[in-house]
Amino acid sequence: MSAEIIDGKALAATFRGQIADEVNQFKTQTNVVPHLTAVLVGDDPASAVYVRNKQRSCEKAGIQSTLQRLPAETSEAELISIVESLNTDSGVHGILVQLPLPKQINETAILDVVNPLKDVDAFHPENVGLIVQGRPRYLPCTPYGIQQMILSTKMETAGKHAVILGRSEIVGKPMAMLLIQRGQGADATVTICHSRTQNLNEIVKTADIIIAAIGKPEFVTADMVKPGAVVIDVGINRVNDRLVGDVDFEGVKKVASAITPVPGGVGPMTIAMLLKNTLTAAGIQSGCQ
Ligand SMILES: Nc1nc(=O)c2c([nH]1)NC[C@@H]1CN(c3ccc(C(=O)N[C@@H](CCC(=O)O)C(=O)O)cc3)C=[N+]21
Repeated sequence: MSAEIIDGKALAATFRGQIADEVNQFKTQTNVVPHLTAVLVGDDPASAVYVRNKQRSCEKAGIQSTLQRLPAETSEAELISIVESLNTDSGVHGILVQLPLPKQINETAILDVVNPLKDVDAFHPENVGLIVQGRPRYLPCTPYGIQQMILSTKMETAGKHAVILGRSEIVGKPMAMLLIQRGQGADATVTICHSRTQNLNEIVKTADIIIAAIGKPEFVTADMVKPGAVVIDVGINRVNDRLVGDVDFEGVKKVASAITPVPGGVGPMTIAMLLKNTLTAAGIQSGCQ
C-alpha cells in the first residue's frame, strides 16, 4: 500500500484561480485593486525566494504587490516607522513583514505595530486573540492552507487524535487552535509535542493526523507512524542543495494513508492563503467584507 499524495501545488493552483475570479469581481464592484506590501529586511536567500514567489502569485491573481527592501542594518525604530507609514497608507490593504528579522530587531515589537486590519499573516495579538476565541478575522497562512488540504482529503477529523510537532507561534500553536475548533475538518483531539516532550515517539505513534513543523530534516520516520495516518509536512530544510521536509517521505508514504510532499505541498498552499487574506483585507477596508 502506498499513501495518497496530497498535491499542494495543484490544490494551490485551483485556489489561486478561484481567488483571481473573486479579485476580478471585487475590482468591478469597488474599483479597488487589492494591494499587498511585503517588507524584506536584509538578504537572507530563502526569504528572497519566498518573497519573489509571493509577488509572482499576487500579480497572476490581479493583486497589486509591492516589495520594500531594507538593508540588513535597519534599526527597530526605522522598521517601526516604515510599518506605521504603511498602516496609514489607504492604498495598502495587506502588510507582510517577512520573518526572520535581523537580530537587532525584536520581532514582537514589529508585529505589535502592524495595523490588525492589514495583518494578513494574522500574527498581531488582536488577531491571535480572535482565533483563540473562535471568531477569526484572518487565519495564519500556513495553518489555513493545511486546513484546506485536510478538507480536500474529505477525511473524518472529528474525535481523531492530531499530533502537532512544534510549538511555534506561526504554525504549531495556531494549528492546534484550528484543529480543536468546532466544525468540518476540525473537532480533533490535539496534542502539541516539542523539544521537551517525553515519550515523543510513543505519542506520535497514536496520531491519526501528524503535522510536522519542527525544522528537522526527515525527523518523522515510518516506525513512528500509525498505519493509515495522515501526515502533513511543514518542514522546508535545505540539505546539500536538496529541499527536504521534516518527514522521511519515502519511508512514511508506505505506512500513511495520505501525505504531503516537499516541495509542492504546504508551501504553495501558504502562498495561496496569503492571496485570499489580502483579498479579505481589501474587502474589510473597503467596507464590503
Ligand atoms: N511574515 C512571514 N509570513 C510567512 O508566511 C513566512 C515568513 N514570514 N517567513 C518564512 C516562512 C516560510 N514561508 C514559505 C512560503 C512558501 C514556501 C514555498 O512556496 N515553498 C515551495 C518551494 C520553494 C523553494 O524552492 O524554496 C514548496 O514547498 O513547494 C515556503 C515557505 C512563508 N513564511
